[in-house]
Amino acid sequence: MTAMIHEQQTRAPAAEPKMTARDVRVFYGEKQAIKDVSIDVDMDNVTAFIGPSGCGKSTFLRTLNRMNDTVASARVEGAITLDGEDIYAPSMDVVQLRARVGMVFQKPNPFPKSIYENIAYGPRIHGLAHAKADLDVIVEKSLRRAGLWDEVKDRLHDSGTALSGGQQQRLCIGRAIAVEPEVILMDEPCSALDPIATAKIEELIHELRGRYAIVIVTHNMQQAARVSQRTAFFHLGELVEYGVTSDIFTNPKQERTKDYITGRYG
Ligand SMILES: Nc1ncnc2c1ncn2[C@@H]1O[C@H](COP(=O)(O)OP(=O)(O)OP(=O)(O)O)[C@@H](O)[C@H]1O
Repeated sequence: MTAMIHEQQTRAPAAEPKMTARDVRVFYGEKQAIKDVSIDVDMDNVTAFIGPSGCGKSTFLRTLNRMNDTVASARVEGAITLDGEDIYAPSMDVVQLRARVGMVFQKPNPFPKSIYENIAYGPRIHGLAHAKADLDVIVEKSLRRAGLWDEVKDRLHDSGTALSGGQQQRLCIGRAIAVEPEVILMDEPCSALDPIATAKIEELIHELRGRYAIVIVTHNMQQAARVSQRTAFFHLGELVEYGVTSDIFTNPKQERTKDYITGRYG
């Protein structure tokens, strides 16, 4: 019975999963930050991770492209697949994985290089382009897809770091897109941006939906409601409830979810 409830709680309804996590546990040294989390994410729906500060949203997000490998004390248990393939298998090429499962961080972090180079760097090292003309095509396509082309097409050789914060974040999204990812992970991508830049990123997320599986961590419930079709509520390292975003916000099944979305704690 518990297993059945758990399944209902964590299965995204009626869509083929792109990534699956089963009984994922994450430890920092002795401290357990994630407790037996199982969840599916798919291409058709943007998935939002919400929950109070320190509940493990970022930690869990980082398990999806093995970003926690870079933290010496972190240990991940359980199973995570991408198209059915175990991403923690010893044979998995982590550099390749992080191209397939791209990541956008809280603070825009363009390379201290030109706008063009920010986009061209990844495709070049991944061997996606051999001639300059191919790279030019990828740069334009990626910047268009990131909603930035019109603003930067006349200054592609200016530094990426000279752009506004919102433009820098769209550049980082373009950089992730350039290496043809299947999944894009976003860790509070708007928290350093003003409302107008935030609205542009949210619009962009709508446009990218369906082409990539998108997972976004946000501490902003209105943002989760605006951009996602699936919401996962985390609390104290547990996935408390996962479902259709409008259900989570209007008809949560778990008491803890209800308390959080009504602002009783957070
Ligand atoms: N590198 C680390 N080393 C040790 N503990 C960590 C590390 N990163 C996170 N933690 C701990 O793991 C728990 C989950 O943190 P995490 O950052 O994943 O939560 P979060 O929900 O994303 O929080 P926030 O909304 O504040 O970013 C916290 O108790 C945090 O202190």
